[in-house]
Amino acid sequence: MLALGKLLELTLAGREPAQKIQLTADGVRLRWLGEGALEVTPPGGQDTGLDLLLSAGIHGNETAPIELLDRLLQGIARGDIKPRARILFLFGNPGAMRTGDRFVEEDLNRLFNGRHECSCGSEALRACELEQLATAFFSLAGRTRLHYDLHTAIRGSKLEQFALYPFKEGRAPSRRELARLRAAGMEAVLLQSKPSIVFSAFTCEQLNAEAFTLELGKARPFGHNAGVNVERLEQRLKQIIEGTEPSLEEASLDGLQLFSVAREVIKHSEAFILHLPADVENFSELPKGYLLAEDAGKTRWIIEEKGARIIFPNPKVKSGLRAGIIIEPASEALLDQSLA
Ligand SMILES: O=C(O)CCC(=O)N[C@@H](CCC(=O)O)C(=O)O
Ligand SMILES: [Zn+2]
Repeated sequence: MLALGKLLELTLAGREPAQKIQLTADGVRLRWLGEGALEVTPPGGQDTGLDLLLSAGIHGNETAPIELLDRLLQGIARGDIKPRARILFLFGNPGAMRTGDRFVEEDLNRLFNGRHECSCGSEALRACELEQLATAFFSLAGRTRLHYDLHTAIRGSKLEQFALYPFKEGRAPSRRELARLRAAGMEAVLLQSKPSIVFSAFTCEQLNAEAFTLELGKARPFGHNAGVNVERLEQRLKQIIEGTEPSLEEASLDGLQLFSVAREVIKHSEAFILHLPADVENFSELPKGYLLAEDAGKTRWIIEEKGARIIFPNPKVKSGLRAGIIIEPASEALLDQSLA
């Protein structure tokens, strides 16, 4: 296998490859772009016109998605997977991946869309670098742009695999993309309702990519991901990469639950208290009238929405950041119905 296929190994060791460009026997070009970053270019004449950005390790302890990208890249470097799309593989936070932590100094996934300019640590520099890599990758005109930013969650989840679909002014969520996600095993999609500072929101808002954060299960250390079943996603990604994906014309949304954001719970001070047991799972229902959280200045978060559920509850985040999202069921009528 080509040495550049071992991007994960190189990244974890903090090593630079001796050769920055390598070609497979079929003429697929692998190009190392910097720490944790590798571009794949199919041979001339094979390219279907898709630019696919696959990122993982934005949170260093979320290892199942990192292992998934490692398998795909090794498959390409061995010649087993024959790409017909341009691909950018990104391991987001190498420092945190090496220590097995969510982040080193601050949460990388709260530093995009320019937010890194207000900060100066290693993650702020990395967010700026990732924005530049993604911008250069998605700079070719007339191509289809798709980004999956792969994560696993801190808690268990009643719906194990789900996507978060960034908000973009003037654009209705694409039914076609949701059908593709359903076929890839996602059980739910959360439609965001305002701009955000996460990586997928950057590529969606600034670079016009169809972009998603995908949550694939519970975060565990390297080598302990037998409980995270990514088979359907892996299979679909191979098909997307090789240009052999079954038509999405007939694809259905059956079984895919849609949610929208009712409210984001923002922690304002160290007095913030979340009234949820530590083992409450994502998508747990919250009854009307339930006192979810309290903060300084007599702020109280009381559930008013019918069918409300909670995701990503985390009272330990820094003040000013999201400490949970209250979500509610959404209707298919919100979607752009076109399958083109
Ligand atoms: O389990 C948790 O509390 C967080 C899991 C995670 O890292 N989720 C992403 C979601 C990004 C998005 O909103 O699209 C994050 O919080 O960064
Ligand atoms: Zn994450």
